[in-house]
Amino acid sequence: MTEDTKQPESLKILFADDEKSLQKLMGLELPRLGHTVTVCPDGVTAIAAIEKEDFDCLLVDLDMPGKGGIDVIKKAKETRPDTEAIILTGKSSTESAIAAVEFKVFAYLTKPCRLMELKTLLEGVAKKREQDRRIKALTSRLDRIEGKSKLIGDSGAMEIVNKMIAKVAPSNSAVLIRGETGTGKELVAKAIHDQSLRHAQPFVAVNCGALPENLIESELFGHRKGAFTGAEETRIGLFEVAHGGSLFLDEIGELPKALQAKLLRVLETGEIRRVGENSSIKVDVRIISATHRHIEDMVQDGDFREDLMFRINTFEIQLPPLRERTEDIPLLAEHISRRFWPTIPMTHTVFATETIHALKSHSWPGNVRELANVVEHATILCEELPIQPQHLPRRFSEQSPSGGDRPELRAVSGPMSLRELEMQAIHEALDRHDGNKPQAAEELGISLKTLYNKLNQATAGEKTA
Ligand SMILES: Nc1ncnc2c1ncn2[C@@H]1O[C@H](COP(=O)(O)OP(=O)(O)OP(=O)(O)O)[C@@H](O)[C@H]1O
Repeated sequence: MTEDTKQPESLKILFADDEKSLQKLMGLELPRLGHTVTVCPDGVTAIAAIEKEDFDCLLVDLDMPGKGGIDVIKKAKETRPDTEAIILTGKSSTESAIAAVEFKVFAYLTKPCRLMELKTLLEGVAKKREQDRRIKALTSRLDRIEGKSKLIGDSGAMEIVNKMIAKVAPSNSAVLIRGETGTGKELVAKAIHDQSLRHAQPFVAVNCGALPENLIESELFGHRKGAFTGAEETRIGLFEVAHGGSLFLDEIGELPKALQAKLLRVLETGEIRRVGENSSIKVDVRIISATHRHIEDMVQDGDFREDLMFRINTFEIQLPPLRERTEDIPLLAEHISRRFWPTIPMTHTVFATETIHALKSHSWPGNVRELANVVEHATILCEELPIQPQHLPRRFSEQSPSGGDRPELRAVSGPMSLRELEMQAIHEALDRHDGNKPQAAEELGISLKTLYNKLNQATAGEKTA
């Protein structure tokens, strides 16, 4: 059955209204629309019904003797917050509008309501429930793929990081996370959010370096329809999406100067203004930022606003590079390998001792992200555990015996895959530019977005090497 021809989901509806004619009508018509219905003559009966069983959707009159529609909705949301509610009302009132916001009421219908209108609304409820379920399924899939925000590593350095996360998470303070590329800055940001009181609200991540300059403002603050060429619809920005939760501003050092001023204003007033809009909207968002740049130097050079630096940097967490905590490599490598092989029993040895030795001797300019790519490469090549050094990418067998550093491009003797050459060139460019991705991308002649994609993707070249 295609999306279009699919029957809408049958809903379990509670209908409560003191009008006898409506009770009779709904008792007949709602089952005809494919739903099951419990009809209640007043709010008290409706609350008693909710105490006995769960409903997908409430269809309640606002004014009923004894307990009104809002009491019924309140009761249902206490036990099952995902219950949808439609309010029936003689006339739209301030009371119903407030309830609509407070209890996230799906809609309110003004009496006398037309059956067609109700049918469409109930289809909307069914569709929303299906979308919510899909989002939940996707979120749990994503959690499985990415792992929760669990930071692996029991080195002294990571212990300090974990303690700092636990301390700062419950506050609302702005946090600045510093560290080289791939050290886990986003994971730390997510851990702060997950351990905060905002954990049930959205965590929204935006990479300030990967967005074209002309789009950042509308991406962050939204825009009004027609605000600029191409703005065909009014769109909310990421600040509004993150309302109640946390906004992670990755690579904040890449934010253009004009946007720095606008961001500062938002952080000071707690209000955003969509592009092309005259009025402001209040938002409640905790800011977590990250950078691999030395922001103080940028301030000195006039590239970053000092006032913004102080604003985003109430609390600072410095992430150590992987080469400074090589004792974490065995745990990390094993943890990452289980992302690809979730069924390996915990008792199995995944990496041979020599493989761990080779991994520990590497300098890891791409840090944990590079390690994840290497482990993925090995899990593809290895047919029988444990993973041996020959399952690692070629650059590991070509390392000089004395050191763990990557060989210079010119020094490589054996053949390398195009992908390996490409990754090596990327890492070397990043090294030369002190981890600065925009500069590395410029030197390599690729867009910043492409650079991010290449760093993030498990590569086809490595998979087939
Ligand atoms: N301590 C850790 N434990 C488990 N996984 C980690 C850890 N640190 C990093 N990772 C993994 O390494 C990868 C890169 O991490 P992340 O994206 O958080 O790094 P980043 O510092 O934000 O990188 P960039 O500066 O390039 O944005 C992710 O797959 C992440 O899950």
